[in-house]
Amino acid sequence: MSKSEAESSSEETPSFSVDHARIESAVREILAAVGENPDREGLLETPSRVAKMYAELFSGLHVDPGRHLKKVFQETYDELVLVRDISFNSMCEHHLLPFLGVAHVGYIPRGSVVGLSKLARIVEEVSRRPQVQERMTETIANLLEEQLAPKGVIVVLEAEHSCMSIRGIRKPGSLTITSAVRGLFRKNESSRAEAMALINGKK
Ligand SMILES: Nc1nc2c(ncn2[C@@H]2O[C@H](COP(=O)(O)OP(=O)(O)OP(=O)(O)O)[C@@H](O)[C@H]2O)c(=O)[nH]1
Ligand SMILES: [Zn+2]
Repeated sequence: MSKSEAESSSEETPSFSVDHARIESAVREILAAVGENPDREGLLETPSRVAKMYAELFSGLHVDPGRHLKKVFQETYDELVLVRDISFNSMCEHHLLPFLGVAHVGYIPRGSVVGLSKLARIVEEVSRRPQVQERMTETIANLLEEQLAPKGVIVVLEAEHSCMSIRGIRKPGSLTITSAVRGLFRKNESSRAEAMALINGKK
């Protein structure tokens, strides 16, 4: 594979390598701090499992999701394209607990369209970072706007935050909904209403 092919590959190797040993020693510390014995049999492999888990859950910190939107197809279609119910799980940066839900990603093309799977790929990659839901929503909208220069972008995320379900206020089932709209969807109420109706039409 040539250098340029490698650079454009969807499977590019991240330049940053997660420090597994550091996570492992931190996890041992946490176990000791809560009064557990990190050397008991059941916990022996836990630090290395957690290190691998964090490397996976935070893998989106070290890649550029915008690369998935570089390959476009010239099309004259200039109506709404919407992929809804893209499942994701991300990590709340306040408690390092997951928030899980679905993303709905729509745009109105301006002369070119992108492969539908790429919309799910950017959701997937952006989700793999510690963050708040608002920023995740904006990040996805900004990527589409910057890479495709479309006529409009709409991104809606619906998620349950486990930091609100299993601890603290303990309200399982509560849903947080965030949206980011750009271009036509921001200016034109009927375009926004059409997209929202399609997003909500499933219920
Ligand atoms: N805006 C926003 N808040 C979030 C998100 N994820 C978690 N939070 C909130 O972050 C806040 C952190 O509040 P703090 O008062 O600093 O921390 P805390 O004492 O653990 O808060 P409680 O959850 O109320 O017990 C909480 O209200 C969480 O519900 C998110 O994606 N967006
Ligand atoms: Zn939280």
